[in-house]
Amino acid sequence: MFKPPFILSIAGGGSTYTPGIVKSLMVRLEDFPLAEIRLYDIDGERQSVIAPVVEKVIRDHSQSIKFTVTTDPEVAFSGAHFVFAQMRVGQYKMREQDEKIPLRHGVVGQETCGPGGLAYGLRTILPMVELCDLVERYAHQKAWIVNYSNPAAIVAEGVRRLRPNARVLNICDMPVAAMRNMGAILGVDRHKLVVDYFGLNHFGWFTRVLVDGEDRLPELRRHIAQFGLLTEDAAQTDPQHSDPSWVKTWRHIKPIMDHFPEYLPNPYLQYYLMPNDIVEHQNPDYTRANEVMDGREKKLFAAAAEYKKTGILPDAFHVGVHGAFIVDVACSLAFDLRQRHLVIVENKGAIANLPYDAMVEVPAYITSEGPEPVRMGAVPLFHQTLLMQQLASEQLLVEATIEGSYEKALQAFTLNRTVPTMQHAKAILDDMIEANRDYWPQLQQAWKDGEAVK
Ligand SMILES: NC(=O)c1ccc[n+]([C@@H]2O[C@H](COP(=O)([O-])OP(=O)(O)OC[C@H]3O[C@@H](n4cnc5c(N)ncnc54)[C@H](O)[C@@H]3O)[C@@H](O)[C@H]2O)c1
Ligand SMILES: O=P(O)(O)OC[C@H]1O[C@H](O[C@H]2[C@H](O)[C@@H](O)[C@@H](O)O[C@@H]2CO)[C@H](O)[C@@H](O)[C@@H]1O
Ligand SMILES: [Mn+2]
Repeated sequence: MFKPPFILSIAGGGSTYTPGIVKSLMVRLEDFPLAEIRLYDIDGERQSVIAPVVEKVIRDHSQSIKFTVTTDPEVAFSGAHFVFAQMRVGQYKMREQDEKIPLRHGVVGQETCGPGGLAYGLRTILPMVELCDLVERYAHQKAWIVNYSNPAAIVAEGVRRLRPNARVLNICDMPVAAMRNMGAILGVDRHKLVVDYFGLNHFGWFTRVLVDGEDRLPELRRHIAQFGLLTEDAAQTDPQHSDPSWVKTWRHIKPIMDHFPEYLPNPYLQYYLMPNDIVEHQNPDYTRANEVMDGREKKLFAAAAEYKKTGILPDAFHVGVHGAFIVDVACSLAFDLRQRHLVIVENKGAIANLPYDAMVEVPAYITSEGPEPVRMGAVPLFHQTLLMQQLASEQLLVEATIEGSYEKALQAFTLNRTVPTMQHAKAILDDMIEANRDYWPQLQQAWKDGEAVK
């Protein structure tokens, strides 16, 4: 392995999460020493708004760390040891389409779940593969990409198929956020929780929550039966989670566990298990993308403008589990700490009754050569069946992207639990093809009017 201090590049440097992640890096400099931070984005203008805020965060902690802002991949990745990826291909304007198009057809409109997630996947797989190639070309031979770019399940499967040897670790902060709330309910720091969990990204269940060897899930069940997975101080722990949509999401753990109390679900299961309820309460003219643009993005951009004008940076971004988690994972990769974290990995038998090569989310020990998944055993038929259907939907979407197949895209949409009929699937897919014409690969039909297309 390489020795610190490290060169770290952030792909998607213009992200609203960049200042928070860099702040998390700054408070952990002793654990994860840095020589240079580089921001890389294909949208130089957006990145140039965020960059001065990031530079201020760095300079408040260190005068010696070199700071580079670029749209040139060679500058961004040459000799880099770590790349944190957080690209939103198509930005918020396409997230808005992902959410609003399905809703127009009475189907869940969500960033990573249902048709919206599939559409986002079709946009992101190839740019993510391109990122892997750029890192392979320019970065240190042993560099790690730690990837947050969504939809993480589909991105992970796409990269597994197209670049099986890439050193990419796909992660999600949702289980960690759930553990933060569990810790708050139990009155225990989240780092003290040791959990068992099985599933796919944004589609899984906690089966045990150990504190000093004792399973505290029974206590959590009692709390959830009253309040969901929400704590009174949720707003203080993470201001974003005081947004109405997040409060509702944490509350929805209750109805799910009222029906299936054994395991504690990932909050994203609300979209698959109670889609009608979700659609009924979603405003088709104002979705989460609008909430984020009017909230997180606006606040950060306003702070950047204020800082430029006055030299004073208002409190405008949140440093929470999102930044802390990626730094924890990077430390474990860098120093072979073998810490146990929930990550997205190739199954290889960890979930005994799911395919060997499925990209699953389970606990794993993070070594300098990557994750070593922990065996979760065989899962019950109910969960296995839900998982297999979701896995098939996501795998068909990846195949549709690779082969440019309209039929496989339609199968992916039809198989998704959020989509009631094949007619809904086709209507949504056709609208999405139109909306994504600048982003998606061409999808060719193998059959038209009952005839095979030559
Ligand atoms: N895995 C997780 O649990 C998790 C958690 C939070 C956010 N995310 C993801 O992090 C990403 C950033 O979220 P955000 O809300 O800050 O979005 P954002 O739009 O503010 O930032 C994303 C940035 O990525 C850039 N980008 C797009 N395509 C690119 C490419 N090919 N190369 C380099 N940069 C590119 C955009 O120009 C933009 O500046 C999204 O993919 C989001 O879904 C994931
Ligand atoms: O709607 P957004 O853009 O606010 O969030 C979408 C992301 O939600 C999850 O991440 C949360 C995380 O759970 C929470 O603790 C905190 O850090 O905020 C994050 C953003 O709200 C989810 O895991 C991501 O995949 C989504 O992109
Ligand atoms: Mn996630």
